[in-house]
Amino acid sequence: MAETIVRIENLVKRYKELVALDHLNLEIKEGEVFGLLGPNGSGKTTAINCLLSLLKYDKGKIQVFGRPMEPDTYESKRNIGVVMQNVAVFEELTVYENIDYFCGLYVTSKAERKNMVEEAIDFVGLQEFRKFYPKKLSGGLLRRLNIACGIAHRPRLIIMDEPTVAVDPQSRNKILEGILKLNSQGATIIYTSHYMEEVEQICSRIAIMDKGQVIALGTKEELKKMIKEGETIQVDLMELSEEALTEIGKMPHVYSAVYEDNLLTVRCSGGRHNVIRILNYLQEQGVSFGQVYTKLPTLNDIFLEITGKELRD
Ligand SMILES: Nc1ncnc2c1ncn2[C@@H]1O[C@H](COP(=O)(O)OP(=O)(O)OP(=O)(O)O)[C@@H](O)[C@H]1O
Repeated sequence: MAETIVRIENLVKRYKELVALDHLNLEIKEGEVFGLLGPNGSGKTTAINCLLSLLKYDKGKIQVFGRPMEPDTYESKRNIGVVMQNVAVFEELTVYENIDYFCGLYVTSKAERKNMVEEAIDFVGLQEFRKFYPKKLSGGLLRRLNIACGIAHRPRLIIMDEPTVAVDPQSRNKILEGILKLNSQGATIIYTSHYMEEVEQICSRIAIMDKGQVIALGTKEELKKMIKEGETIQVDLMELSEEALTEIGKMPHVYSAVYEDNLLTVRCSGGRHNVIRILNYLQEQGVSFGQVYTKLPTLNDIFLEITGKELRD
C-alpha cells in the first residue's frame, strides 16, 4: 500500500464572506500524478497555498508526509518543490544562477548542487540558455526556468499550479513530458489546471473541483463511467424528416437525437455499433449524408453533467 503523501480533511477557507474552500477533502498517495481540475475561481490555488501553509485557513487539518503542516515545518518543506502560476525568478541572475540560488535554499553544498542544477537544466531543455538573463527568454522558456528552479533540489512532492498557461505548444509538451519523467523517477505530483486535455493526458487520478469542493474523484476511466453519456455521433445531413429523427431517437442506447443546422447529433449511453446502426438506417431511407464525427465523453462532459455548466466558462 503506497504511503499517503498529502491528507487534507474538511478544509474551510473564507475570504470575508466568500467561501473559497468548503470542507475540502483530498488524499494523495506516493507515486501519483494527481490532477486538480476546475474552472477559474474554483479554489485550486487557495487549496495549494493552504497546503503549503502559506495561507491561514478557518477550519480543517492538513498533513504532508504524515506530519501536520505548519509554517515552520521546514523538514517537510525541503521535500516539496513548488511551481506557481506566476514566474518568480531574479532578473539580475542568469538561468544557471537562478536555478542554483533556489536549489541553494535547500542544499548548502555547492558541489552537490552542481549536479542537481545541471540535471534540472537538461530536464527542461535549457542547455543553450544557461548564461541568458530572464529578460532574454520567451514566455515558454521562462516557464521552463521557473520549473527548473522548483525541482532542482529533487523534492519528493512537486506541486505545479497551472504551469502551462500562456505557453507555446512546444514548451507545453516539454513541460508535460518532464512531469511524467519526474514522476517515473519517484516524485509525487500535484498538478492544477483548467485544461482538461492536459489533465487527461498525464494524471493518474483526478479531482474535479467546483466552488471549493471536490465534486468528482477518480481515474479518468472511473470519472467517465460516472456519466450516462457514451459516445456522441454527429452526421452532416442536408435534410432529415421528423419521422426519421424520431426513429433514430428510439434506437438502442440512444438517449437524445437532435437535428439542427444540417447536423444530426445523437448521444448514446454506451453500447456498440451505434454509428453503423445509424448510417445503415439513413442509407435504407435514401438519405445522403456527408461527414460523420464521433466523440467520446471528455472531462468537460462530466463537469457539465454534474454542475450544468461548462468547465471553460
Ligand atoms: N486574496 C483573496 N481575497 C479575496 N478573494 C480571493 C483571494 N484569493 C482568491 N479569492 C477568491 O477565492 C476563490 C477561489 O480562488 P482561487 O484562486 O483559489 O481559484 P482557482 O481555482 O485557483 O482559480 P484560478 O485558476 O483563476 O487561479 C475565487 O472566488 C477568488 O475570487
